[in-house]
Amino acid sequence: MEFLYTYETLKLEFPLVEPERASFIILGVPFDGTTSFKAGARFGPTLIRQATLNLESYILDYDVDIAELSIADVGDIAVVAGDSRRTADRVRETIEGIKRANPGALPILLGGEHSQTLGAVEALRPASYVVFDAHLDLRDSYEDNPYNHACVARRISELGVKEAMFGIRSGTREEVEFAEKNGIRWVHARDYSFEAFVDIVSSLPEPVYLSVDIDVFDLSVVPSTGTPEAGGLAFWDVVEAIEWLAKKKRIAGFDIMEVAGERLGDPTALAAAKLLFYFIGAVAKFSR
Ligand SMILES: N=C(N)NCCCCNCCCN
Ligand SMILES: [Mn+2]
Ligand SMILES: [Mn+2]
Repeated sequence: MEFLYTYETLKLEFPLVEPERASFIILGVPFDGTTSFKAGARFGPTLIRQATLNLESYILDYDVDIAELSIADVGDIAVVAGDSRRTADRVRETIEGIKRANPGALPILLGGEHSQTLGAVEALRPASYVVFDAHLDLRDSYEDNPYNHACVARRISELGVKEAMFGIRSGTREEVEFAEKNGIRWVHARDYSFEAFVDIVSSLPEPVYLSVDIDVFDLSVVPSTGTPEAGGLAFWDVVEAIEWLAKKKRIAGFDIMEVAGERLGDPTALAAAKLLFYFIGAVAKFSR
């Protein structure tokens, strides 16, 4: 299956299937044109794929070997340099094409900066958006661009999608007021608990799009990301939430965003690769 805007990249190590037959379809978007502090997320998709080469495909605590699952990788989006909206259009068109060819597939987007999640949500039209992030991402515009990575949750809210955010520890007063006014639930990182997550997400309509901005983890775990913040969540906090979602909600799509880095084996990419394997394994093991 060919798409207008994708090109072949480094592949995952284990056998992959054709996208038409896959349960999970991976797509990278190497775009970091609006990152505001540290660039490098353009290398995220390749760094994450490289980091998977370090990992066992067998997930011990699930007794699931993801090498035995039906996974496709359609490569990376050919980005429009400096244009986050047009690149997100390409993400949208590619995921729409994936769903036309294989309606049952679960698309997984590897970023690249968070602005590109908008393209995936526009394509999949979930009822709810659940995001783990250090940042509210509810700015109406940032650095004169309404499609800046700091605005993605605002644009998604404007689509009428219900939103819930966890691990938050950065934002502006205007963003907090917007969230309050628009019924957007968010939990500060210092108040996060699995119980708080379940309490909020239980009532969200399905299907759910799950987005993980890698900066939700503490900067000691993920130093290579565009806007790192101290005081983040632990890796297993997010895995536990993913397992609950896989058991209780239909998941429309998933992404891991804002992974930057310069070198093979970057800790941020390693954390992202492990999370990718746990997501795929949890859906395979627990989903209804
Ligand atoms: N969603 C995000 N990653 N937001 C980051 C926005 C920019 C925060 N720096 C503001 C610095 C002011 N001195
Ligand atoms: Mn963030
Ligand atoms: Mn974000």
